[in-house]
Amino acid sequence: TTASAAGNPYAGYQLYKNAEYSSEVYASAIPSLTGTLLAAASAAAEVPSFLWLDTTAKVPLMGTYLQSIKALNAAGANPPYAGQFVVYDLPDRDCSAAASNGEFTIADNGVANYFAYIDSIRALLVTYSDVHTILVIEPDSLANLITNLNVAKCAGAQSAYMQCVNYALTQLNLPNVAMYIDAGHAGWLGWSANIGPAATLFATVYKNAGAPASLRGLATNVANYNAWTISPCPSYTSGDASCDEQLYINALAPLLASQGWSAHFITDTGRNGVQPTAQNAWGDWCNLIGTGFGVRPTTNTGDALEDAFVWVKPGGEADGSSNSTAPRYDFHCGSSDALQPAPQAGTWFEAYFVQLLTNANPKF
Ligand SMILES: O=[N+]([O-])c1ccc(O[C@@H]2O[C@H](CO)[C@@H](O[C@@H]3O[C@H](CO)[C@@H](O[C@@H]4O[C@H](CO)[C@@H](O)[C@H](O)[C@H]4O)[C@H](O)[C@H]3O)[C@H](O)[C@H]2O)cc1
Ligand SMILES: [Mg+2]
Repeated sequence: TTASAAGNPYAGYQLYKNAEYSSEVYASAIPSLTGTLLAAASAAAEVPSFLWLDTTAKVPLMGTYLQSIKALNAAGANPPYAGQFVVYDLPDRDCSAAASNGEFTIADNGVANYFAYIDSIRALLVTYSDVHTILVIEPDSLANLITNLNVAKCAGAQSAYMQCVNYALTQLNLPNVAMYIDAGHAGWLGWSANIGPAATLFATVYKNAGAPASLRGLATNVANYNAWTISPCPSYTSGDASCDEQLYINALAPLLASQGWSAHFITDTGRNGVQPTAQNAWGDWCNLIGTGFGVRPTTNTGDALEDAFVWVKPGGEADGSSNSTAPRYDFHCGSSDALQPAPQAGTWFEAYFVQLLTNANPKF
């Protein structure tokens, strides 16, 4: 069950649902819903999304999932199940924002702690070497090194990010694993000023890691809201030739190929069902109002570069608190296009889940 760069790691598998997400839906949403929304919520709970390993405390849960998948496959699941996880615990994480700052700091032994975190993930992937596993590596990390080195925290984190991402790519390069590094999104790195430097950084990361067989490509639009395809380009995208994710990956891929990386892509469609969006500005990323669940996970993408549409950000988990006196408050979460009041990043945001259900496209 190699998930190497040889082929689409999504082909021939069915995706294991994120049991933690569905338990959130059943515990927090289902009891308060009736009629069509109740039915929709029950359906949304079954759509496979990625489990975010956003603390070391979450890593054992990955083991539980891998064990369950192993059992289902041993019992004859056909096609066999695959697991999906996000590696997300860099020291000085989310360096240009406040909402998703993590448990490790560079100043407090963060790189060593991160290495131990990666080691614990590798151990599980070795234990469950027969379970096909797809990993998204460190959302927002490399993208911040392209556009935000003017932010002191990002400049200070640059070498640690490079060192830690390299460690993740080399240590998680295993026969049962396929990895996608995060590539931000069309509205972040698609700009003509950004896409060249982004391609160079991504190709450098690929080569620095020794062109790992498990490194299949890049993930785009993680925790964001962009269309896969949209025409005409919405006004908030003006100036960016890559106004949607398909244009972005088709602009990025040849730049990577010319630097020796024949990369493929996945795109997060978990919250992009409503287009154009209600963004005041394209950079508004926090708990955006008016969004809906998008296309369900599928390999039927219509583009040879695009392995799959996937749900990386579990819809209904917040992007950040709107309470300006709370820890990790980021002003984007107090924006007029951000749904409020919102809880801390990663915690259940019931009103947002109902918004996504109501606006789902395709409908449940
Ligand atoms: O007219 N022009 O030619 C021109 C050229 C360049 C322009 O500048 C570009 O403008 C873009 C905005 O349009 C900026 O993109 C935003 O950058 C933010 C980080 O700084 C991202 O925020 C992250 O979002 C993540 C979820 O996606 C969160 O998880 C994470 O916590 C959060 O930090 C936004 O998504 C992303 O949309 C670019 O940097 C900037 O370079 C502008 C005009
Ligand atoms: Mg975030």
